[in-house]
Amino acid sequence: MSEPTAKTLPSDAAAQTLRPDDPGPAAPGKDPRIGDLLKGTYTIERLLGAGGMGSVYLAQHALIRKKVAIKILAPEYAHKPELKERFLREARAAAAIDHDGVIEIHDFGETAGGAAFFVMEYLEGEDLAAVIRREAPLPWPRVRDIALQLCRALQAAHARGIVHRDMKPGNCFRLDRDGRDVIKILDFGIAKLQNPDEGVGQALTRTGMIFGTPEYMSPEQAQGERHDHRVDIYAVGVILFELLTGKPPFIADTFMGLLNKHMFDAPPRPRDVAPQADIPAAAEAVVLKALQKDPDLRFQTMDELAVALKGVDAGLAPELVPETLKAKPARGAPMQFRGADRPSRPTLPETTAPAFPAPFAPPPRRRWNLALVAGLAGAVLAAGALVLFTKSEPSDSAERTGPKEHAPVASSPDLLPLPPPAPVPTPPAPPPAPDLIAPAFSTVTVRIDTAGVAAEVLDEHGALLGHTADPHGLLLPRGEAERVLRLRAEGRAETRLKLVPSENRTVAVALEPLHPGKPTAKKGSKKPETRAEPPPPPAAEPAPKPKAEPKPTTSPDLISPFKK
Ligand SMILES: Nc1ncnc2c1ncn2[C@@H]1O[C@H](COP(=O)(O)OP(=O)(O)OP(=O)(O)O)[C@@H](O)[C@H]1O
Repeated sequence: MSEPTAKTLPSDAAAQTLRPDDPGPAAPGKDPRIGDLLKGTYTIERLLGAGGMGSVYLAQHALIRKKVAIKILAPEYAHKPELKERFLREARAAAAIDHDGVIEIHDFGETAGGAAFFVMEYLEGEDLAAVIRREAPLPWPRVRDIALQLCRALQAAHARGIVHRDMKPGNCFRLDRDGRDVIKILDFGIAKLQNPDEGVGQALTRTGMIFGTPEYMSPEQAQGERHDHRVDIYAVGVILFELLTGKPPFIADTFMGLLNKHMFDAPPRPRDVAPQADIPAAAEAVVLKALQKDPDLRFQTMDELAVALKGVDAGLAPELVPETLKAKPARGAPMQFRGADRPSRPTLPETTAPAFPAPFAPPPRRRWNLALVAGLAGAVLAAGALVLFTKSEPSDSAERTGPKEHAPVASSPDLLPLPPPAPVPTPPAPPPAPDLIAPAFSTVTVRIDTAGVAAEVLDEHGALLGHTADPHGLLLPRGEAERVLRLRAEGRAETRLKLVPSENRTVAVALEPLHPGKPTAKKGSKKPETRAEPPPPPAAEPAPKPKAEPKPTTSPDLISPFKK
């Protein structure tokens, strides 16, 4: 089978997702839909762009004059029920997530000609691919804020059993809100819904079918194997890599070449790719952990990734488990991933230098196996795989210098000298259920109203969880056990807040001034009462006098590479 090559792509092709029967670019000339009135309500004004399944138009709500974006299924698909269903699934998936970080869906219907459409919020901005082209490498604080928004939105999707499966910069829209990046995730066209009644879902998840965009495709997805929400974690790792360095970790001239690299090659270190970019060592470790080949060795949830991103500024780096990558195998044989237990961490002398002073050392041999026992082309043939992507790599890829081949490693012994941190429970990742159903990780949003006083929110161990000023609130793993949050603000006594994160809630907490004589609260503002919805109301109490600051630990995987 001859491989499709990048030469077959349009010269300006950004990373695009291909689906079966892609209609290709829209015909030139005036678009006959301009001026149409859909559902007697939406007047189509102009074409915003065309994608794999249809075209997106700017339209105006006739009554309230609000701008909206309408995606209309390409006419050639109108009478293909499976494609129509898939198209509407995109709308349903995004609507089901109902999160600020995900495109909002307002309405849906059919044109007079029978083409399905759905109406979404109109986003005035640009996608992250444009930001990367123009500005990358981006500075770490900006990357962190963008990535945290992606984590929140995807955690909300995963909590509802929805896996995006096509995360890429082109599907992340950036809005500029007073100079701040606000990110919305688009295009749930190949998302997997948890509901098995979604018949198309089954068709979309047969073993051997490959979906997504090669640059951002996890090894297990590239392999056409069953996969779960952790493919989104891998893809966010690729996006982070690109934001930080300006380049994706893997570049190849052919699609198969790209997939091969995702499956068999260790990613280069971001700081080698962009030495000028001042990437924190701990940020590099976060990216590499997200890019581990074995999904069991990645962050297991978007929340876990978010915790690691927040830990970077505190000098915390995640543990990277060495991966021994097998040589590219001969074609034809069956292919599978096999993860193994994490190796126990050796305890090294305390005198070890700070993390990442030297390149990653070769991994200990055969600590675990990543057994990939066949060439992709052979395996794809053997599995009868239907490859549902084909256009992706910009045609300039051949001119770009690919990253150097690196030793197949993903670990630094310098990260290992600390004694194992106290175990802190992280949400367990259920094993992938049959047919790729995402485990329902559950989180709650807690908003803490401190009457305008900006405070940091720390966990019991002193790890930063967020800020009370964050309009999104704090995302905590849902649970019935009481948590203690520490609120810290300048000029205020540290206050402990006890709550059970069993449901979304807003809590009002008065942060007492350190010097009670000096009024710092706004004049006339009443001392807020602790306000919590049942069950058990949280209790706020002044913290005991701070003792020696405990070593921040946020997850068993986060250990400080830096000596304090
Ligand atoms: N809600 C929206 N507001 C503004 N522009 C949008 C909106 N949704 C999509 N677009 C723009 O419309 C164009 C087509 O989007 P669409 O999702 O159909 O395809 P795509 O993501 O470019 O391609 P593919 O889905 O094949 O990867 C893109 O340029 C996208 O940025």
